[in-house]
Amino acid sequence: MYRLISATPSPYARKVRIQLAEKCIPFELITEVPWNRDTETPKYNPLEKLPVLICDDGESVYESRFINEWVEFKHPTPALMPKDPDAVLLTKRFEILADGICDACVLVFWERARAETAQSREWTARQLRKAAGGLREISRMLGDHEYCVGDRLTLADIAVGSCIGWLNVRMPENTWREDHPNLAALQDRLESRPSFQATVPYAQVISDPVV
Ligand SMILES: N[C@@H](CCC(=O)N[C@@H](CS(=O)(=O)O)C(=O)NCC(=O)O)C(=O)O
Repeated sequence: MYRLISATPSPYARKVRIQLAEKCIPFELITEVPWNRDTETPKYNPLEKLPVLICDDGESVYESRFINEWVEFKHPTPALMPKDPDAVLLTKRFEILADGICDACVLVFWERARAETAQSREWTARQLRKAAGGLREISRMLGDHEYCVGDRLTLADIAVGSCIGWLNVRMPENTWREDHPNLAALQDRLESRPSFQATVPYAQVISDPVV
């Protein structure tokens, strides 16, 4: 059985958890705090980041977009990546934007973890500008469609849903729901799916110093 190293708030890990659930692939969830000294993550990923999917033969797969692609190759049904090349490229564009928003907001999270006097307002503003720009572009691309790509759930919806669901946890002050009603409607549809209901993110306790 697969094992998945995950963390309770992780939007990246949630993408894999949702994908495995949508495909009814059983796995053992290993919940970690990758910054704590007792983390197992570095044993399976030299980059020391989760999620990591660990196979029965010991092979470890890391980097969430790669894990998603790997799972699509190994377990193609139900397909969460379209067949049409242009639709595949559009799906990947949504994934890149969603992950990029998370990346920028993770940097803000850690900047805010520093002493007030050590925080850079310019750096934080730059990351928030990237997140706002990414959300604006995702909203523009989604328009009034039911799904991000085509007429069914894909990895694009899973990436966007995991990203904006994480914003609720890590940046509750973010006004993305008011700014982008079409994203709010997409999120409400996605969060009604059992795969999303089973993977709602929540904050973790980081006991060891990080910054
Ligand atoms: N690009 C990576 C990002 C993964 C990532 O940043 N994971 C965090 C945990 S979380 O932010 O997803 O909760 C991590 O392991 N960080 C540890 C570290 O950066 O050393 C992916 O998509 O898998």
